[in-house]
Amino acid sequence: MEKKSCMILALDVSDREEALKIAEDVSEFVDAVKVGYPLVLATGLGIIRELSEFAPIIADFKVADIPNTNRLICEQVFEAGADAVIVQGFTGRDSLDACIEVASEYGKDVFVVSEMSHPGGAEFLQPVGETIARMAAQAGAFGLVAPATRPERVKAIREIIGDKLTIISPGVGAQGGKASDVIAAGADWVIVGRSIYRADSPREAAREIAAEIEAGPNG
Ligand SMILES: O=C1C[C@H](C(=O)O)N([C@@H]2O[C@H](COP(=O)(O)O)[C@@H](O)[C@H]2O)C(=O)N1
Repeated sequence: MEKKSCMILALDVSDREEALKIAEDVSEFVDAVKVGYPLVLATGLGIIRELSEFAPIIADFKVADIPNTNRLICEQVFEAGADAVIVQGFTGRDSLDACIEVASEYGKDVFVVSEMSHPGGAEFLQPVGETIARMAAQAGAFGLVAPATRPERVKAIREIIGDKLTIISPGVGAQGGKASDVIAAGADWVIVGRSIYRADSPREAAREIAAEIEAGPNG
């Protein structure tokens, strides 16, 4: 994933035509598109390959099962054309290893959720987020998901992993996080969904957020 805008579009729409149009319209301002259950359950797995025309695709399936099932899921994800997959880390090292083994077979990447951005993310995941981050680094994951709603957590996790892992950070805009703040805190990319795809002009919204990132937190 080439770092240009430091922004990933979370394309959580449920209509194929709308998804393809938004992806095309904002492709100039995003470095990747994250596709999750809302779009795939509505349109089918084929949307991944269709969208890959516009940008690298991160499949956000929060993979969280036993090792064998994780392997089977990741095989389908990469066969469908995804460039990366998001998996949960709380299921433990063996389940994570299974995902990373498949990814390495396909030459693709694994992002591990260390902590989540919503209020409930502080209940069970945040207390173990740093442990999960360390495990992900030891297991050879490509990157982590860490909350843009809590830049101080991103900073703490970055201090633990150094530059070894890439950090992608959701929670910008609709959840209250500020893109330039979390990039300054140590995230490599921000993930932005509703602030872009619900905008009257998704392209203009993406351009504005990319400009904010470019200008920095005091810009
Ligand atoms: O902790 C996490 C994990 C998860 C993820 O990125 O893995 N996300 C996803 O990031 C996007 C934010 O969308 P919007 O709020 O900009 O519309 C959605 O697709 C969420 O499912 C989070 O929001 N927080």
